Amino acid sequence: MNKSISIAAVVPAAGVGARMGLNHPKQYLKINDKTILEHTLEKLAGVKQIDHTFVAISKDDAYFPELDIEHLGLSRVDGGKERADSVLNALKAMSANPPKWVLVHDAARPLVEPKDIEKLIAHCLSAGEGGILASKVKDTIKRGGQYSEETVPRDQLWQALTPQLFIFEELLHALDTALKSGAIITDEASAIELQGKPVRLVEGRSDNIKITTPEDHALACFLMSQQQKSS
Ligand SMILES: Nc1ccn([C@@H]2O[C@H](COP(=O)(O)OP(=O)(O)OP(=O)(O)O)[C@@H](O)[C@H]2O)c(=O)n1
Ligand SMILES: C[C@](O)(CO)[C@H](O)COP(=O)(O)O
Repeated sequence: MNKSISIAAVVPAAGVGARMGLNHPKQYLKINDKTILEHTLEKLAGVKQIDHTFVAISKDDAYFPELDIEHLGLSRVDGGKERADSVLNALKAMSANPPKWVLVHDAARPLVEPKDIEKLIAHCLSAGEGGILASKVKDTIKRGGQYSEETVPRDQLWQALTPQLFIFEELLHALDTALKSGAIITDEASAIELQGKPVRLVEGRSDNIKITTPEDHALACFLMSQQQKSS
């Protein structure tokens, strides 16, 4: 792939899905007619501003070759030990022909609305700053273990979602630096924040859920049916 790229997408899809409690990775669970991963890749393919997609897949993943995604023209890269390692591997794989921007979206978030992705892209590219989709916390938040230690003021609290969109060179440097320092990085924004760079919070739909536990899968099946009815 040698054409210059403005926006590349990275889909970390190399997890084992331990919290789902299955004998196969959760990204291969079906929602209606397709796997979670196929749904997610199709959603990104529907966003015309994305020039190419790299999907990080575990080296011993025997499921990925079975997917019906040839038509999407993706590039497969090896996943890593943690999500951040998978993302960094994908960034390194594209460094020979680097994009200006990189958009990272969890395979486990198939319900994302393309309109929200387009909203994030429009903001970041016009403002020249990185950003993430996020949803405002709606519940009362407690800090504690077995007992509540504190009710945390929630007016400034957001749930980070994906996609997360950053300038390629900045994210490559931030992730590489953070991981070499041993920092715990659970999203791209936290690596960027460690560099003291801004992360714009762009409000997105709260039904852009990450399918993590069995009840999330049941909810996702319902939400996907609703999406398909209205599309
Ligand atoms: N080493 C890893 C770990 C996770 N992921 C991906 O990162 C996304 C979000 O991670 P998470 O929901 O935690 O998925 P898992 O790590 O598979 O789940 P668990 O923590 O329950 O094992 C998922 O699409 C997952 O496939 C990845 O690409 N590489
Ligand atoms: C990136 C993310 O989805 C933002 O909320 C989240 O941090 C992923 O966490 P996980 O533990 O890897 O699922």
